[in-house]
Amino acid sequence: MQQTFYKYQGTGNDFVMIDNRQQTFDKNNTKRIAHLCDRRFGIGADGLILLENHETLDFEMIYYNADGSQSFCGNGARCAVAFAKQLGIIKNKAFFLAIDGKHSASLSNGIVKLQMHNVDTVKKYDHHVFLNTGSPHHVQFESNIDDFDIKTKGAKIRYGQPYNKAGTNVNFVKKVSSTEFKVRTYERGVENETLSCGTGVTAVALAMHYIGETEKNLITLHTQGGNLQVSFNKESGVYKNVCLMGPAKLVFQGII
Ligand SMILES: N[C@H](CCC[C@H](N)C(=O)O)C(=O)O
Repeated sequence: MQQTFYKYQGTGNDFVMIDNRQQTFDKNNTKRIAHLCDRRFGIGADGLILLENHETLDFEMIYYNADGSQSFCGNGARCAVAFAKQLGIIKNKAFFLAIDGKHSASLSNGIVKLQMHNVDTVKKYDHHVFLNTGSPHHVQFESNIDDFDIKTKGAKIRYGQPYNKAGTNVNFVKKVSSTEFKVRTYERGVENETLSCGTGVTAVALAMHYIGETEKNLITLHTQGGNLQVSFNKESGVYKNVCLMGPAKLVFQGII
C-alpha cells in the first residue's frame, strides 16, 4: 500500500512524519523504520514519527530514533505539533500524548512552544551533570567545542560506564554568556551528532542553572542547526513550567 510521508525539521533535527490515524503503518517492523531513516538507502532522517488518534487528547505521537529504538524527542514533538496543524487536527494549541506522558503546546508565527515535564532530579558529578528531560542526558563543558570530534568522544561516553548498552545522549557545552550557551549533541539511537536536540538543550539549560552557571530563567541555546530557547521556574528544588521553544518546518512530502 502506498503511503504519503512528510519531512519536517526543527533546527536541523529532521523527521519523517506519517499520519497513522488509520493504523496503516506496521509499527513492529523496526527494520523498515531504520531503512526509511537511512540517508542513502531511504528518505533520510534522525527519526520517524507516527501521528495517531487519541481518545481524549488531540493526538498521540509515536517516536522512533533512526535505528528504530524509542524515546521522547523534544524537536520531534514540536514538529508533530506543526504537522497536526497542517492536517487540521489543531489550531494554535495542542494537547497530546507521547512516550513520557501528556504534553501541551502552542503555535505562533512558526514557533512551537512545547511544555516539558517537571524535572526533580539533577545529578552533579565532578565533570558532568546527568538528568532526564524525557530522554537521558549527560551534560559536560567543552571549551574547544567548534573543533571537537563529537562522534568519537560522544560514543565513548554513551557506551561507557555507567551508561553501557542502554546509553545516554551526550551534550557538549560552551558558555557564551549567562543567557546563552552553545551546545553540540551526540544522540543515542542515531549514534552520531545531530544538528540539534530538543530534550538535550532543555537538559543543558536546567543543568547550567542547577550548577550556578546562570541565574536566568530564559536561556538561548545555540545549536549547529539554529537557536532554541528554554524557560522554566525552580520551586522547592523542582524545575517546573519547563518550555522548549523554536521553529518547526515542513520541508517536502512524498510517497513510499
Ligand atoms: N532529538 C530528540 C531526542 C531523541 C531522543 C533519543 N536520541 C534518545 O534518547 O534515544 C530531541 O529533540 O529531544
